[in-house]
Amino acid sequence: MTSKSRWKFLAMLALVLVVVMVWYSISREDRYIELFYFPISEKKEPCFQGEAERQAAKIFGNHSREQPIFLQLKDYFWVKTPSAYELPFGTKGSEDLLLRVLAITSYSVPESIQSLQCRRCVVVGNGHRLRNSSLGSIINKYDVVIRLNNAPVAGYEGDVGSKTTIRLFYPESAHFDPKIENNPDTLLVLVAFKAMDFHWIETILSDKKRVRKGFWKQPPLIWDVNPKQIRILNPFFMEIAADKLLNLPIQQPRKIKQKPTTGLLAITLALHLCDLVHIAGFGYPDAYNKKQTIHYYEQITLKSMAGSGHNVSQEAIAIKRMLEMGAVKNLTYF
Ligand SMILES: CC(=O)N[C@H]1[C@H]([C@H](O)[C@H](O)CO)O[C@](OP(=O)(O)OC[C@H]2O[C@@H](n3ccc(N)nc3=O)[C@H](O)[C@@H]2O)(C(=O)O)C[C@@H]1O
Ligand SMILES: CC(=O)N[C@@H]1[C@@H](O)[C@H](O[C@@H]2O[C@H](CO)[C@H](O)[C@H](O)[C@H]2O)[C@@H](CO)O[C@H]1O
Repeated sequence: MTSKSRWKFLAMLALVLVVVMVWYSISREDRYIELFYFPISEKKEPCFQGEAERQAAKIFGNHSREQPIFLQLKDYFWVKTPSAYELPFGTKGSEDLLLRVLAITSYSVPESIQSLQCRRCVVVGNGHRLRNSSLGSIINKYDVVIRLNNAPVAGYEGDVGSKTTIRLFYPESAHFDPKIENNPDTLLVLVAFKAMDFHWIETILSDKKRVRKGFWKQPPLIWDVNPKQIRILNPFFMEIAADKLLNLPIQQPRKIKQKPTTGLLAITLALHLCDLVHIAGFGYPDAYNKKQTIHYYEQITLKSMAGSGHNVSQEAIAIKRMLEMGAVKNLTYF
């Protein structure tokens, strides 16, 4: 081999090596991103007051910060706030039932959150990516830990932590034993999708005759909670999550009911309540991945979500956009 062709051969070899390295790093993209997004575990992330508000204004508009997080009796009893939309995007048509619920529940944001100079929040999605993540102690360090539905903590503390400041739920997603999966001061925030959801919470809290019909899955008939822990989420957040993040029509024909997932709703809420918003446990498998289990706590697949009215690929785009603009940061990979 002449020295010229030897150099050519070496250059080719180097090129092949580079191509292989690039391919390897792309094929292991999840790991790369995981490292990229992982926080420094020992230090608390610096928190800048008003940062999430600035980011939220870019996505949802400035005015959205004026909205109360929880519905208040005075807005329905004295003022009679009109709502343009029906549940789950507004309260139109459900005012009477709502009024009865607001009369027996509170709306305040607890002093422990109000008094914070800077609110560090983490929204814990129910995704399988939390399994074996060892993120528990990191999650517990946030001022506000938001959880969803009946996602358990008991037995999963190492991966998901044990602190729950806020839990969003609806009757069909309420854990049958709320005491074991929450802390005594956890705010249990009802996300109402239909008038019956208000009726359910009223019958539970006032110990009235339970109604079994009108739910797509039997909710608890006995639910051991302190009424002081209950809040009603302002449906405004559902409206803007649908409109600004997913571009969904807010007034839909009765049969097609497309809506954001509770997790996307929780991120929307966090961007309004907090100064710093991190997320963990978000992200679904690809549609062709029919065997991959979706939760960190049970063996079910994407098939279980057929007929749910969610567009998970559209939601992934919305979450990626928020990650890219720095509105939220991810503790797991995405
Ligand atoms: C059968 C069914 O209706 N499943 C729905 C379940 C179910 O009702 C509850 O778990 C209660 O059993 O609830 C949902 O969601 P689910 O309770 O599964 O998860 C809560 C939120 O975590 C995010 N998530 C979850 C799994 C995953 N692999 N990636 C994720 O990003 C999502 O943002 C999700 O919202 C819901 O309320 O949104 C959406 C699901 O469609
Ligand atoms: C009209 C009606 O009740 N539709 C039900 C959907 O609301 C429900 O979706 C579920 O509705 C919930 C609200 O009640 C949440 O949005 C949840 O994310 C979503 O999956 C599916 C579940 O399989 O069953 C249909 O019959």
